[in-house]
Formats: sequence, structure tokens, C-alpha cells
Amino acid sequence: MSELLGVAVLGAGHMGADHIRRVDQVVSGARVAAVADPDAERAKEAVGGIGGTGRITVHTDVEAALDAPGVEAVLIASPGEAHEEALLAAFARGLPVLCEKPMVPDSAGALRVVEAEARLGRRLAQIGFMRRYDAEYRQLKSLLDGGRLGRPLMLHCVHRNVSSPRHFSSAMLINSSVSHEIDAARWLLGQELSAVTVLRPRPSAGAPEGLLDPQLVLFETEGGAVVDVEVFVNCGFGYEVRCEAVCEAGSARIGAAHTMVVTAAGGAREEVPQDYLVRFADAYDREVQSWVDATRRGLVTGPGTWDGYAAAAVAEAGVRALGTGVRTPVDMAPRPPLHDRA
Ligand SMILES: NC(=O)C1=CN([C@@H]2O[C@H](COP(=O)(O)OP(=O)(O)OC[C@H]3O[C@@H](n4cnc5c(N)ncnc54)[C@H](O)[C@@H]3O)[C@@H](O)[C@H]2O)C=CC1
Ligand SMILES: O=C1[C@@H](O)[C@H](O)[C@@H](O)[C@H](O)[C@H]1O
Repeated sequence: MSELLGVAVLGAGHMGADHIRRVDQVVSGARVAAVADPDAERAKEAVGGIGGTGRITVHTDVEAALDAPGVEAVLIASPGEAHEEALLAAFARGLPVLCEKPMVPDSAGALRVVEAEARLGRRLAQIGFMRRYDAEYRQLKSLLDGGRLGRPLMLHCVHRNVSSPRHFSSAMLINSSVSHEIDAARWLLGQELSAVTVLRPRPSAGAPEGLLDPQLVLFETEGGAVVDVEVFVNCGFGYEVRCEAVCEAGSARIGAAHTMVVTAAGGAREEVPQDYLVRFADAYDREVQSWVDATRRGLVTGPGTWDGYAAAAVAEAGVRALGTGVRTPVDMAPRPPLHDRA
């Protein structure tokens, strides 16, 4: 392995451009070696934006980027539908991967990825569930693990975006946005989610025509806990992510405040972050640094393909429940020996 891990970044959109900057300029021990995006102008713009023209090769073809000189690892930030092909191409070359969520949006495709990795006999991919790297989520996790509050009974979660991208569908509120709460709940509680019910309030006037926004998604866990998630992706007022754990002997809440409070002219004003790139900036930095450090040691230490599969299977049940209005059990394949408990 080189002194700086050579990373190919696939997808140079909103997240990809931010990861290109992060890999090259924020984390230590890595550099961007290649970028692929079918939109060549987008890729060039992202590379130019970090002064990488000339030293970073730009490709419109994913396989060409994976085979480019100096590529030792892959960061996938293309749309979810492109992830399966990219993951399998990386596995075929033995390249370690950090893949943005959702790992693969449908559970059958996600399971193919789990099985392909199992055939290699070693973990090769980390999935981009960055909340596991957020300071507040980590604090909540260690409090729950410590047992001081007793057994967790419920999680109350809020996930609000100012607005959703144009292509966003009602299903994506669950399989893109709530995929974060699905992973966070599995991780915080150490349990699989076993059933989903979705309530659909009358859509907000601020939501695009036909989009079922907001939704209230209710999960049951295998251990008898309940997790509710209000997801509202066109709330118009701020990026708000909150979680309250209610336990037998106390409760703990995260996500209340993230910016300065300015007191002036007889009042106090708190800024509300407008998107995830601001709210979770530190978490993304820690996530990518941790991936680079583990990769350089030949390890995968973060959420893996099983977590990506579990999120897809739960989200799929959620999308069915959204359509039918009926409580829907989650159908999960058996957990392969390569993956320990979440
Ligand atoms: N962890 C998080 O908080 C977030 C994760 N994401 C995830 O990041 C991924 C990308 O999302 P955005 O950057 O918001 O989308 P985007 O639409 O801004 O960018 C996607 C880019 O990928 C390119 N692309 C399309 N097909 C490709 C292919 N086969 N190979 C390589 N590039 C391809 C597009 O031309 C575009 O430039 C998605 O999986 C999304 O769910 C997005 C936002 C936040
Ligand atoms: O992953 C993300 C987006 O894809 C999703 O669309 C947003 O709702 C989330 O807040 C963001 O973290």
C-alpha cells in the first residue's frame, strides 16, 4: 500500500464532491486518485474545485476509474441504483469500499452483495451510515450500552429536511431518508427490526404534488421495543434530526441544538442547520477517517454489508406498509457467519 491510500470516488454530485474534498484535504492517510461520473463536467468541476486537475484522473466509465493508476480503494457516491454494480466490480478487483447509503435500495440486490462478499471470505465494504460516527449518537449508544437507564423501551425520532430533490418519491422517504433511523435503531438497541407500520397524514401543502410527505413510520423490534420516526422531507424550515430513548429508569435525548445561540436586541436566536452536510460534517469526517485508517490496516471496522442488507429489507417492508396501510413483518435472510451481531 502506498503512503497515501489512493481512492477512486464514483459519483461527483452533492455527496461525491464533498467526499472528494474530504478524502483529499480533510482526512489523513489518503488521496483521491480517480473520479468517475457519467457527467464528465461534474467530475471535472469537483476535481478542479480541490486543485486536483492533472494529478487526479477523470473518467465517465466506472471500471476505467477502478483500473486507473494508483487506485487502492473505492468510495461510492453514485445514486443507490448504481451501487450494486459498483460494489461487485470493486469486489472483483479485491478493492476495499466505502459505499454511501442505501447500500443497494432493493433487498434482493443487497443480499447479492452480502453473498458476493461472503464468497471472498473477508469483509471488504463499509456502508455510509454516518450517524454511528456522530458525537451525540455515540454518547447515546454508550449510555444505553452502559445500562444506567435500564432497558430501552422506545425511541422517538424526528428526521426533517428543508426540501427533497426533484426525483424523490414517497418510497424514498423510507428507503433513503429513514434508512438512517433504521440503521441507528438497530445499532443503538442491538436488535433487528421485525415489523413496520406507516401512517400517512394529509400531505403538507409544501410537498411536491403526489409526494406522501410527511409520514410516521413505526417499527417493532425483535426484543419488544418500539421506534417511531416522523419523516418530513419538505418541511421548509431546517434540517432537524432528533432521537429520544425512553428506558425503564430514565430517558436521554439528542439532536436538540447544534449551533451558536446569539442573544441580541432583547432576544435569543439559534441558527438551525439547513442540511446534512452541515449537521453531520464532523460525522462524515470521522467516518471517512476511520474507513481510511481501517483500510490501511486491512480491516473493516464500520457498518458492513449485512447492515446495508438489513436496512434494505426493513425499508422494503416499510414501503409495502406505506402502500397497504397494514402492519408488515420484515422478511430477513439468515445472517451469514462473516457478520457478527450489529
Ligand atoms: N450519508 C448521507 O447523509 C447522504 C448520503 N447520500 C447518498 O449519496 C449518494 C449520492 O447522492 P447525491 O450526491 O445526493 O446525488 P447527486 O444526484 O447529487 O449525485 C450523484 C452523481 O452520481 C453520478 N452518477 C450517476 N450514475 C453513476 C454511475 N453509474 N457511476 C458513477 N456516477 C454516477 C451523477 O451523474 C451525479 O453526478 C446516494 O446513494 C445518496 O443516498 C446523499 C445525501 C446524504
Ligand atoms: O442521506 C440523506 C439523503 O439521501 C436523504 O434524502 C435525506 O433525507 C437525509 O437527511 C440525508 O442524510
